Formats: sequence, structure tokens, C-alpha cells
Amino acid sequence: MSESPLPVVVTGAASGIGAAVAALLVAGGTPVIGLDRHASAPDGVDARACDLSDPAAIDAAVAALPDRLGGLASVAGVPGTHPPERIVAVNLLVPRRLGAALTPRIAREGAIVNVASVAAQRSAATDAEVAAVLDASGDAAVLAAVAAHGLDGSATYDFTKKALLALTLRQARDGLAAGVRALSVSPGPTETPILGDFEQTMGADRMAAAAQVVGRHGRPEDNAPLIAFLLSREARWVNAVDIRVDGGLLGVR
Ligand SMILES: NC(=O)c1ccc[n+]([C@@H]2O[C@H](COP(=O)([O-])OP(=O)(O)OC[C@H]3O[C@@H](n4cnc5c(N)ncnc54)[C@H](O)[C@@H]3O)[C@@H](O)[C@H]2O)c1
Repeated sequence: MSESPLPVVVTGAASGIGAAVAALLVAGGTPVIGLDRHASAPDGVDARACDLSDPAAIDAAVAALPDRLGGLASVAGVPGTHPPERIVAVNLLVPRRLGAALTPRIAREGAIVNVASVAAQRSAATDAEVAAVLDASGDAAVLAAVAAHGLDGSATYDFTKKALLALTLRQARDGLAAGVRALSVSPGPTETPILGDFEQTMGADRMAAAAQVVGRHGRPEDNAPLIAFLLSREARWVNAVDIRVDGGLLGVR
């Protein structure tokens, strides 16, 4: 008899890409525990309300999770219209804290999949500057290290996504001994509630031009199958890599 699949934790499961990932996993028979500010999620998801910008709330959520997990999809994120401190907290500190806490619980050949963004390529930060932020120990030190760059919300968003790519590689290295993979996916502009925020911070003209290059904006359903695949055992030899899901936007420039 085959073993029943272990649960996968999906952050941001109440909306957009996270909801699409959660729905697809559930449809494929994988139990999903959703962590989101909003306690709503697609049918069949064990939706748990959690303000992930609060480290104590993350720790409480982690304490209530099962001992064995199939994987973690860190999808929750906020756009550059939010205050820089919250952008760093949700987009970078959450995947860092959850990844560290949950790697020991993830079964061999399971994975962490972090949702970054093609916006990472826009960040002017050097690899050394990103590494210095990731080397900072403790949330306050990370927040201070990013704040020292004096970035506005939009540039902070780009920075956090670039840092997430580098964090993913560190998580992959840390997971090797236990056989836990770590990957990132980088969506291009995607039709979710935060697309309007990106039009505000990046310019509606620029977003429209991007859609024209590849014919349309992405949809959550364009991202979800790749994320579900990367979490699966079928992807067991795929590790430590970022995969763009942008219809070719960056590749054809
Ligand atoms: N939509 C795009 O164009 C686009 C492009 C590239 C990358 N992304 C990334 O995709 C990811 C998902 O975004 P989306 O487009 O689906 O947006 P979305 O707003 O539909 O979903 C984001 C989810 O994160 C949750 N969230 C935000 N802050 C939270 C907090 N403090 N605690 C708990 N949950 C919180 C929200 O409640 C929401 O359910 C994000 O990381 C985003 O940066 C989006």
C-alpha cells in the first residue's frame, strides 16, 4: 500500500498564486495547510489565520504544525506600495524563519519553493550587499541592514526578491544532508489583486508594454503547476535553481 502524502504548508493561500498552488495540490491529493492573514482558502485547505509579519505569530503557527511535512511553498508577499519594513518582514524574513523552522520536518526529497519575482533582476544591489543582509543575525539586524540602503518601497521589493534568490541557495545548501531541496520561482506580472500595486510603483505603461511582449499578463494558474511539480517527488533531482514563469518576458528582451 502506498503511503499517504505528507501535508505541504502554503503561505499566502488565501489569494492569487498561493491559492492556485493550494487548490492544485489539494486536487492532486496532497493535504495543504494554508497560512495567511486571512483565514480563507480554496476548498479542502486547512486554512490557518496568521499575521506572518509577526515573528511570534509565525512561531505559534510552526508549533501547531505536524512533525512531518512534504514541503513548504513560501508564496505570501507584499508589493512596493507597503512600508519598506513590512516588505522586508513578509517577503524575506518570513521565508527565512519558516524555512529554518520547517527544514528539519520536511521529508527526504521534499522541497521548499520560494516565490520570488522577475523584479529581482531590477535590483541594483550587488551580490555582496545581498550576502551582507543575509549574514545579519536576527530580524532586527536584517531590517537595519536593508534600511541602511535607504530604498523606497519599490526598490525594497526588488531587493527582497533578489535576496530571496540568494536565500534559496543557502536553504538548498543547508538542506542537502537531509535531502531537502530548495528552489525559487520568479513570476512575471500576474493577474492577482496586487497587480494594481505594481502598476502604481512601476508605471501602468511599463506593465502594459510587458503584457504586449508576451501577449498577456500571467495568471495564478500559469504559476501553480510548476510550483506543485517542484514540490513533488518527480522533481527530486531538481534543486538550487530559480525558474522564471514569465511567458518568456525576460528571455526575449
Ligand atoms: N502578481 C504579480 O504580478 C507577481 C509577480 C511576481 C511575483 N509575485 C509574488 O507572488 C507572491 C504571491 O502574490 P500574489 O500576486 O498572489 O498576490 P496576492 O495579494 O493575491 O497574495 C498574497 C497573499 O499573501 C498574504 N499576505 C500578505 N501579507 C501577509 C502577512 N503579513 N501575513 C500573512 N499573509 C500575508 C495575503 O493575505 C495574500 O493572501 C508574492 O510573493 C509576490 O511578490 C507576484
